[in-house]
Amino acid sequence: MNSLDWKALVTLPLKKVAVLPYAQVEDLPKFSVIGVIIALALAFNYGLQVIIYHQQNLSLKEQQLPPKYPTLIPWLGSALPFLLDNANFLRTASSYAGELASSRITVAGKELYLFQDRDTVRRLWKAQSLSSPIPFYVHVLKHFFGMHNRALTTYRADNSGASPTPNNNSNVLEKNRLDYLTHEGFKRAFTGPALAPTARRYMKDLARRCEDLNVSDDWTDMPDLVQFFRTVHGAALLQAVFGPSLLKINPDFMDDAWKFDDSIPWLARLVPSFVNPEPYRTRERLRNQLKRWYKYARENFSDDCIYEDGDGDPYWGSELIRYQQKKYLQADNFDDDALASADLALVWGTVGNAIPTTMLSVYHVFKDPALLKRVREGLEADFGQTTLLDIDPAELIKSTLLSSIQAEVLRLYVNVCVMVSSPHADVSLGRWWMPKGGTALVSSGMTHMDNNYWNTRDGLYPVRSFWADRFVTYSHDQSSGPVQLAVRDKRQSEPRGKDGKPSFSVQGLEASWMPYGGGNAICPGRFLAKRVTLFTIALMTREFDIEIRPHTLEMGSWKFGMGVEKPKKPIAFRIRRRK
Ligand code: HEM
Repeated sequence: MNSLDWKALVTLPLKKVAVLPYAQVEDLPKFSVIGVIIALALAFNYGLQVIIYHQQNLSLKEQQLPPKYPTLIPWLGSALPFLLDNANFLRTASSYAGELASSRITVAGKELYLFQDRDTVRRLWKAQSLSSPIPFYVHVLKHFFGMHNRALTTYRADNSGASPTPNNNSNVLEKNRLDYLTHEGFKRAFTGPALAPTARRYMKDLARRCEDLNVSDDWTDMPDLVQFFRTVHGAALLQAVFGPSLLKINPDFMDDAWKFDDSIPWLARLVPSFVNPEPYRTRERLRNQLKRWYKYARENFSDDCIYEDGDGDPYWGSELIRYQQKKYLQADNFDDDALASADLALVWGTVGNAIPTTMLSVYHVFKDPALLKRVREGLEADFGQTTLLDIDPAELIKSTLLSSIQAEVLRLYVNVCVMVSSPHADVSLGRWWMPKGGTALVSSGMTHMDNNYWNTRDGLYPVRSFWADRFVTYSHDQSSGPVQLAVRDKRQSEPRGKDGKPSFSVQGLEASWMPYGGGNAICPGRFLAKRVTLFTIALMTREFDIEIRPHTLEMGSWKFGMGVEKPKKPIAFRIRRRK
């Protein structure tokens, strides 16, 4: 096209445009003119999208695609705010007229459904056709945990689903059904017969580590509660799943695991190693330590080392790890290198959220002397002089007050974005639907802070504050319980404590309280997490006095919806053994 043609096509119509009344369009360089045209086209397109967005939100028709969230730049869509200001962006894109809502966003050419309104989320968790978003798993295994491409091709090819019976049309070999094999292992380990022995191993090891602490009945100053829990409680939990050998032959493993946890936001943002090499170095160190451990465990393990509990052993640590060694290494393209990435993911899943939420539960108990007194008196009433290790975790988790404290900490601090997809069928969600192949994201952080939902005792305990009793229901007090009276689900029966005692329940809150995600892919470690937190509160309050030094707790905001944020500043405290 020559320059004359350009003028004919581009500049002449622009002369009539009112926004440039005084501009001599011919005088402008060609690129400016093209720029103006593009800007106007984008602005027009944006305006149109805004109108349609409002129309769709106000429409009462059922079974619609969720409204498309307006964006200025077509392919890029909301990529920049999504990556750079994730929490705020999600909050804006999934609310409408002050209420949680659902929408559709575009991020670098990929369409994502954001489901946040309670009715839709409730239906979403029940949808049977939803399955693991394999492309998302592949992304995470590659970019967070460094799995090599050969093993990822086996993952990508797995269209057989997570159920024991493979999906119709799938001809993936049994040994390559990674989705199913992975979930089956987790289910057995954390929700089946291995739950009790794993919880017991945590209790025993934590008690031993606390016994060994260099703390007397005189006060000892400590610089940071986070660091204290990471070192002592983190190691106990890791050891409950992975056994003592991993830490014995790799004394820096725990430290590196927490450095890795701090690095996750960099990896999530795909910041390359030449910009920030440290996350990649830490990850490599951890993967190498895992491979060294495999070698050691293979040389030393035999079946007769398995503990009496039928699950643990001193080398591999648990049936889950022995199972993964067998199953993963049979799959095509898997080797120790790939396995080390899968195990790193499990290390992170095991301690990454359970330890910070346990620390925060203990923190809130010790910070409030009246609450500490109630916790100690409650434990005394329930277990009297029973020694700590004789406490049955299945009984401990029935404690209403302790359960409420943990649930409230999870509500207040856990911010996770859960991904689900439906590769084989459309999903009907009442007002909205998600077409086959769609991927959806649900964020816990937003529903956890919904001012219109949680009971605040008329503003006395705002949603952004910790209230130990938020999840406690007193049968004689209509205004108690986690949910505001006006929005309670009338079909849901109120939890009732025995003999008029207060009670705890999260039944009916699935679409609002979701620290563990929901539906088929809900966190398999949630039962273990509750045992870990409640036992730790029991141990710390029985054995120690802790005084938190005056400070203001401020959490970071960098973790990108991947769990609990780290406090911005160290939490100094002093500790002594109780006489
Ligand atoms: C307070 C503590 C915890 C929180 C808030 C938490 C949260 C979550 C969330 C949100 C997911 C993703 C669910 C989804 O994609 O729908 C998840 C997955 C997972 N969690 Fe947890 N978790 C916790 C503790 C644990 C513990 C203690 C373990 C293991 C001992 C564990 C093991 C896992 C595993 C293996 C997965 C992956 C499951 C899968 O791929 O299907 N979690 N967790």
